[in-house]
Amino acid sequence: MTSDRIVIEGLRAQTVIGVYDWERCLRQELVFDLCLATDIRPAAASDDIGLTLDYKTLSDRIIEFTESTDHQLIETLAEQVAALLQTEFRVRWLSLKLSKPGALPRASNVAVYIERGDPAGPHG
Ligand SMILES: Nc1nc2c(c(=O)[nH]1)N=C([C@H](O)[C@@H](O)CO)CN2
Repeated sequence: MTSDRIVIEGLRAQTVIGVYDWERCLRQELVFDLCLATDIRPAAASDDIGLTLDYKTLSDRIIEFTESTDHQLIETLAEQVAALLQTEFRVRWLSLKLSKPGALPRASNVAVYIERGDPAGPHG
């Protein structure tokens, strides 16, 4: 086990999200901050993108998925994206912060923050 992480900050996507009627007919910006456990040593030793989490492929997939969804709560989307990362990319542990910066006029941001998976798993 290592404490290695790949970090993606400020990943933006636009989608339909919200509980109010006026939110059902427009797209709003969401922002992802991700921290993904992975052992970077095999990739570092070989300089091979195939032996690490490709943050470009992963980011493109998150944006594609998010922009295809239509939920009321940011909680729902956060759980779905975390599950996608665990199943499609075999991420054994992750933290995910999903922000909806336009949600509250008197706040600069609102967000949910979750951690999923096993930080002490065998392949991290
Ligand atoms: N815990 C949550 N509270 C609220 C959410 C949410 O997704 N999770 N959403 C809203 C509205 O959609 C809000 O973003 C509109 O400004 C309210 N509370």
